[in-house]
Amino acid sequence: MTADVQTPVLDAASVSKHFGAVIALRDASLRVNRGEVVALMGANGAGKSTFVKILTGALKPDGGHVRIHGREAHVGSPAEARRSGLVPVYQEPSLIPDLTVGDNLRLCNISAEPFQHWVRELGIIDLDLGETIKNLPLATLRILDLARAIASKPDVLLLDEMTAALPSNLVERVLKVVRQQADNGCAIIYISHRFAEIAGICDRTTILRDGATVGDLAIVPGVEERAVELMLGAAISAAVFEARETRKAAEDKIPRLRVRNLGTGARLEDVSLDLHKGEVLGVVALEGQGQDELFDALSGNRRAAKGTIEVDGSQVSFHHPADAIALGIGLVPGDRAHALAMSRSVRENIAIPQFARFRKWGPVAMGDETRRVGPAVERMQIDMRAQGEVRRLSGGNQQKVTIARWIASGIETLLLFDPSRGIDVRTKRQIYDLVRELASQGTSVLYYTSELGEIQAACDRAVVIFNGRVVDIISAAEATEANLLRAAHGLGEKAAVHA
Ligand SMILES: Nc1ncnc2c1ncn2[C@@H]1O[C@H](COP(=O)(O)OP(=O)(O)OP(=O)(O)O)[C@@H](O)[C@H]1O
Repeated sequence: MTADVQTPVLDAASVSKHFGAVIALRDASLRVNRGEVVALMGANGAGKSTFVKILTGALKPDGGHVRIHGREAHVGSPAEARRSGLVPVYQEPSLIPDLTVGDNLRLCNISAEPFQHWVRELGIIDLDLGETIKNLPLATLRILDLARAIASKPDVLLLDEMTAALPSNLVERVLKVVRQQADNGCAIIYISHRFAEIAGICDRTTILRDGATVGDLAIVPGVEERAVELMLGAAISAAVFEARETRKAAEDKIPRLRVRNLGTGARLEDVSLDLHKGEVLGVVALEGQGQDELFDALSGNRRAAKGTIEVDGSQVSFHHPADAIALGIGLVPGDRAHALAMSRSVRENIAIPQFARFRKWGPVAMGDETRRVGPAVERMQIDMRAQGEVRRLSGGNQQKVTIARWIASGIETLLLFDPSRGIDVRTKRQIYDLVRELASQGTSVLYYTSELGEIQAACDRAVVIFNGRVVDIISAAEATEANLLRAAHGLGEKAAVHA
């Protein structure tokens, strides 16, 4: 897989960037050759996205050099970057929500034919170019962004957390296509927190810590521990690999949440499940099997067309998310852009649901708010250097805010939709520990994840949904990736199951 000695397609050295008092990059360097996939790794807030934005002209650096094909380059704008062959796919979709897919293509001069070819190659077969972007799920938008980037025939493709919002079947397709692109001569910079993917398709990894490049390693067996050591510093990394103790949640007669034959009319056909007090119930499904609709219905974001929801034995119906919140049910959605007030502070964002929840019972004392927000920030180790506005936080830190919000409000039922999306290895471990701790204190957690390995790390058991129905229930002990994948493809033994 390794490329010959040659002039790198892209060679960036000593790049620096600050935002006011925040130093995002101090001394970042990176080079990539034709035909190479280089993983850019680093903990949340290390500066990866800032680096990619500088390389693709979306941000201006304070210092450093960038050479493209050996020549000094000043990439002044995204359009200039594209002309030089550098094409990014950023963490958040960059399609205009109110326009159709076709209109978005026309805006950036991409022909429909190669785009549609790549959309199909990437695993989406039924895309309608007339569909409005805002009606499409996040996973589809990320695939469209990637297909658009590949269709423009880049020399360097920069992928920021490309697979983070994708279910496992689409991840497989993306990895295959990305590796093929490299084998055909494209140079690829691949930002990810997922070691398995990096081991599968990358040749090298460049590691950033606190805004500086601290290592460049070939991807060989056993490199993972060294990479974590470089990312986090030797002392912290040891804790990341500790196995968790499995605890069994008590199964009470009246579950915290009882769902029977729930359907929304679109994708979610007929789901029944019980979520007990102190239980972490995983949800596993391939793309578009009804999991988005299930979480929407349980959080009051979507009306159910059929079936029932009971909370602590009483039947409920949700007309608005506030109805669910008032009953102690909080959602961490997959798309954090929808969950956060981007121009508000971290503190305000964390305090928002408390006001929504307690408003009915009277005013909230500000002292109470401060007392709850502080520990939640600390518990999630949120990087508060850029606390003025949430939009200024790194992607991983934004995700932590969406979780911290519910910790602060002491919610009884937590609906987590892919909570570790874009989260670094240390924080992932913190999330699993946190989920276990909340469960041991009686919180019930419904946990959808696109990373199948997380089921054993965090859950007591998992329901597998296929074609809008529960097709299997698998205990944590049995929930190997192979078993989960088999069931998620509808290859389990049970046809329809009540969890
Ligand atoms: N526009 C901005 N204003 C102020 N600070 C910013 C801005 N953009 C980024 N930062 C800060 O720069 C640092 C690096 O952020 P960056 O998004 O590059 O990290 P990252 O490595 O991509 O993290 P993650 O894995 O969480 O996405 C963080 O402390 C972040 O809060």
